[in-house]
Amino acid sequence: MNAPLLSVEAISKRFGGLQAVKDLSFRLEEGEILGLLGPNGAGKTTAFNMIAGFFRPDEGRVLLAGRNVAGLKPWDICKAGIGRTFQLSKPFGDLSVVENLMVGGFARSSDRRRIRTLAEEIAVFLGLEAKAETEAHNLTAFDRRKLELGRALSTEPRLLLMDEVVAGATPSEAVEMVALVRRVRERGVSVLIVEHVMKVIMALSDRVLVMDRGALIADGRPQEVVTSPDVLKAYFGERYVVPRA
Ligand SMILES: Nc1ncnc2c1ncn2[C@@H]1O[C@H](COP(=O)(O)OP(=O)(O)OP(=O)(O)O)[C@@H](O)[C@H]1O
Repeated sequence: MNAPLLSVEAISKRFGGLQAVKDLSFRLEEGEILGLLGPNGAGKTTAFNMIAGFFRPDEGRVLLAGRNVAGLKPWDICKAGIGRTFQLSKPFGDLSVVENLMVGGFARSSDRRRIRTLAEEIAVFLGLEAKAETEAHNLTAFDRRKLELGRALSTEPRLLLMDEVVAGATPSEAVEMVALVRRVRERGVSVLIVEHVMKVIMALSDRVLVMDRGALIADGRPQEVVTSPDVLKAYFGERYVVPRA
């Protein structure tokens, strides 16, 4: 049997006296969209940062298609095939949309023509072709968010880690972003997505993980997970009574 695309094996991270992530294990199969939920401070971003190489796990392994990438630098993890978006999109303001989309291409190639062709294709994919030559600082907040996604795609990842892609978006923008993430998967890129907006997670995810206080408390189909008593307790506290169906 093939190794899963991503296998996270018992990773932990401590900041001083605080155990931010404890013994976290899960798998993500090729082609999957996996949602990661959890209340504030649950350890989601820390887990992301360990997978993407921004933090070295204190313990555990992160296997990408069977290869341990834990502890590699972010640049090398990107080259291995894991891309990420950030909550705050920070494009190069003075560069055009296409130029921003070219930057990541140099992770894979030094062929400027090839990189430009890919950047132009991604601009079309994002629906930003009419703004291809617009400087990024002149984009709307939502277009900047799409550009952030495109910049991650320009590194040609096998797996994309996405952090709160609809934060600050209007309802119609959120619908557009959900459609865009589905099309990311159609490009052959698997997705791990942290998102607070439940509707987005429910619409997108094949499977949902829930973290609370650094640990995984649920892993299953979206509908099962959001009605699980452990998950409801983590979000609403001990006194929450699960409503009858
Ligand atoms: N660099 C750091 N130094 C010290 N403590 C940190 C650091 N990063 C995160 N923490 C702490 O680790 C815990 C987990 O934080 P993390 O940001 O991973 O949670 P989260 O689930 O992403 O939360 P949110 O939904 O609010 O973004 C929190 O208590 C946080 O204060």
